[in-house]
Amino acid sequence: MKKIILLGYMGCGKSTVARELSKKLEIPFVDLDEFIEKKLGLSIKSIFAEKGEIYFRKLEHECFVELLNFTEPIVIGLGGGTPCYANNHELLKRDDVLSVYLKASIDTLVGRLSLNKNNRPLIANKNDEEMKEFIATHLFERSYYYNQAQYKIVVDEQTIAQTVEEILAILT
Ligand SMILES: Nc1ncnc2c1ncn2[C@@H]1O[C@H](COP(=O)(O)OP(=O)(O)OP(=O)(O)O)[C@@H](O)[C@H]1O
Ligand SMILES: O=C(O)C1=C[C@@H](O)[C@@H](O)[C@H](O)C1
Ligand SMILES: [Mg+2]
Repeated sequence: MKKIILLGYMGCGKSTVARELSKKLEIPFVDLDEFIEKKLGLSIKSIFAEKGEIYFRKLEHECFVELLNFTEPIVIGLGGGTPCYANNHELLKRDDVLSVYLKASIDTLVGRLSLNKNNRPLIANKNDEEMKEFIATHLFERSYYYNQAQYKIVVDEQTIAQTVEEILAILT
């Protein structure tokens, strides 16, 4: 079985969908952000604060490659920015992976992220209005990279279960 990679902007549902998908497929789920946090013994927030974003992006690339080299099937939930740095988007096209972009609209993302932004250093200190502006610009800049995924699912009107079913349908 190919490794399954979920990608998309912060809050699009990568971790939530990946967790459910891994249960259905009975294969492990590895969240890249959590993998990095365990490796360094530091939260993503602390890595950004203490070592800076460039350091984080290099580490993120190394950890992504390390996960791709696992021999067993896994579901990988990427960080929101992973495809946009270090040519990681090229890795989404490999034959041994199935990559899926979970595409959420600006309004969906603002709605979800405003409730839970403290551990997301890029948006932690923005109010709702600033966040909307930031996400709109950021999504525009990032969409080229996200669209390098092999498949795309628009998640705005979907339940988590529906998104999981769509991915299972791609696999069959
Ligand atoms: N289809 C959905 N419908 C409603 N809420 C959802 C849906 N998918 C995810 N959520 C909610 O949106 C929030 C963000 O989801 P999640 O943490 O999985 O996103 P993420 O893409 O992993 O974000 P990050 O890149 O910051 O880790 C969670 O509170 C989750 O419960
Ligand atoms: O969108 C981003 O650039 C990020 C998303 C998160 O998953 C973390 O990887 C980190 O906060 C950076
Ligand atoms: Mg996540």
